[in-house]
This record gives sequence, C-alpha cells and structure tokens, in this order.
Amino acid sequence: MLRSRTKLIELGKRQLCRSMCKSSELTLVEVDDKTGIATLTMNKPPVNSCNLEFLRALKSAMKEIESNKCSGIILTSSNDKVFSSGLDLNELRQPNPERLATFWKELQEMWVTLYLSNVPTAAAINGHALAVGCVMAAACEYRVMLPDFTIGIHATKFGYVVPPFIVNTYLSVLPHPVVERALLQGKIFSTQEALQINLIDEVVNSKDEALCKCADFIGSFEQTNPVARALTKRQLRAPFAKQLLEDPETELRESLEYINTPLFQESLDQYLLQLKKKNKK
Ligand SMILES: CCCC/C=C\CC(=O)SCCNC(=O)CCNC(=O)[C@H](O)C(C)(C)COP(=O)(O)OP(=O)(O)OC[C@H]1O[C@@H](n2cnc3c(N)ncnc32)[C@H](O)[C@@H]1OP(=O)(O)O
Repeated sequence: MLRSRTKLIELGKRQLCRSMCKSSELTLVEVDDKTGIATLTMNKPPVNSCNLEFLRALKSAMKEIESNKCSGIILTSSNDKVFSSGLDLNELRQPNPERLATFWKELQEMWVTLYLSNVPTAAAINGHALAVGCVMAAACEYRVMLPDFTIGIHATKFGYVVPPFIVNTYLSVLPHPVVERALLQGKIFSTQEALQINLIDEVVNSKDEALCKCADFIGSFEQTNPVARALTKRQLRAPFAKQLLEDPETELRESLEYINTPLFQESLDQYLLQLKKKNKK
C-alpha cells in the first residue's frame, strides 16, 4: 500500500506539466504559462444560470483542466454583476422527464467533479452567487468576493427541499448550527455577512485582486506533492460525498419525484412570476 502510494506520488511529480485547455462558448479557460493555474470563466449570458448544456460544459472544462495537469482552478464569471444565478429554473418547470433526469445527473456529476477535484480550487466571486451558484463557490477550497453582492442557498424560499449533497457542501465550510439556520431561513448573505460567518475567506475590491488572491492561494501548495495533496483532500471530503458517490440513483429518484410534485411546481411558478415582475418595474 505504502509502496503504491509512493509510486503515485513520484508519477504525479513527473506529470505536472503545463498546457493550454480548450474553451467552449459557455466556458472560457485560460492557463497561465508560468504558474499552470487555469482560470475557468463562466460565460452563459445573461446570468450564468445552469441549464443542462452549461452544467455539461462546466464539468468537461474541469475534467480537461485536470487531465492537462494544471496546478489549480480559479472559478469566476464573465458577468461583472453575477457569478451565477444557480440552476436554470426553466429546467425545473414542467419538465420533460428525460431531459430532467439527464440535467440532474449532470448536476450531480458537475458537483462531484468540482468538490473532489484533484487540484486546488478557488472561487473569485465577482457577482451574486445564488443557490447552486453559492454551492459551486462553497465547493471550492477558497473564496474571495467583491463587496455589495449576495451569496446563499435560498431554496426553501421557492419550495425546494435542499438535497443532502448541497447540505454537505455548506457543512464543509460552515458549522452545523449556522448551516441549519441559513438553510431553513433560505438566508442570502451580503458580502460582509458572508465574511463574518466565514462563508468567504476575504473581501476584495476588484476582479483583478480576486484573481491574484486566488492565484496566491493556489500557489501556497507549490511545496506540496500534488498527489499527496489530492489524496488527502479526497480523504477529508469523501464522507460528505459518500452518499452521492455510492447511491446517485436514490438522490436522482428523490429529486425528480420532488420536482414533479404540484407543491413544488406551484411554488416555482409563483417565484418565477416574482422574478419577471421585478424586471418589469
Ligand atoms: C440542488 C438543488 C438545491 C439547491 C437549490 C436550488 C437550486 C437552484 O440553484 S435554483 C436557482 C435559484 N436562483 C435564483 O433564484 C436566482 C434568481 N435570479 C436573481 O435573483 C437575479 O436574476 C440575479 C440577482 C441573479 C441577477 O439580477 P439581474 O442582474 O438584475 O438580472 P435579472 O434578474 O434581470 O435576470 C436576467 C434574466 O435572467 C432570468 N433569470 C435569472 N436567474 C434565473 C434562473 N436561476 N433561472 C432562469 N432564469 C433566470 C431573469 O428572469 C431575467 O429574465 P428576463 O426577465 O426574461 O430577462
């Protein structure tokens, strides 16, 4: 066991090379030649809401970055007001059963890819990060955020029962009583409030500063062995991902059943109406 682990570590050292990654329209990936850090920019106008295609693009961008042996991932947005508005609510409204199942599987896979990524992950939160937008940021190892934005998981406000893997993402970052209150209230935090509860690590004044802080964070692992780091991270995070890794079908079935209930569909209709009304004012 020890010998195979040592072998893996040596292999990891040798394989740490740098290369450019491809981008899709929905995601832009730039790799810094010197540091090997990949900046993954979410680019789905208008507000980076996650539909099936976007979840797929995010997952494959992350996998590609990992397979190119980059030294870390910085997740950010091309929109200077919105990091991500979470799941595309249109995917949940009166859904086509097949598409909904595919969509939900992509959500699960994107989450596992990010949460258990082998490389250091950091979120440069340069806009609002709501619901799954917040989940993506919280799944990273480090977060910095610009002032005057909001972040949180407000699913209970539009009738969604928060699934265990989402609860676990919060629990990786926040203490249990804080998670309980935040999720039950559907609390959305301001940047300052998020700093106070340690949902984010630092407040920064510009996107450039955010990217620099994230790069410094990733650079702080320069002296560690990437494979030892990755295996240790996996060990620490595995208990939170266990349920989803071992039995994704049950989570899928429960989510699909719930999304199709009249209770959730009615609640979602009302919420979408409010969202549209806000824009007509
Ligand atoms: C795993 C499940 C459990 C976890 C819980 C939930 C899963 C989710 O992620 S559900 C997603 C919940 N997200 C939201 O409720 C965000 C709602 N959006 C907003 O509050 C604002 O749009 C936001 C603050 C992000 C940005 O504000 P603005 O910059 O003012 O933009 P607009 O509000 O004008 O939005 C532009 C356009 O996009 C539509 N929109 C916004 N968010 C979504 C979304 N999540 N899904 C679908 N569509 C969205 C919005 O209605 C506008 O549309 P138009 O009026 O047609 O222009």
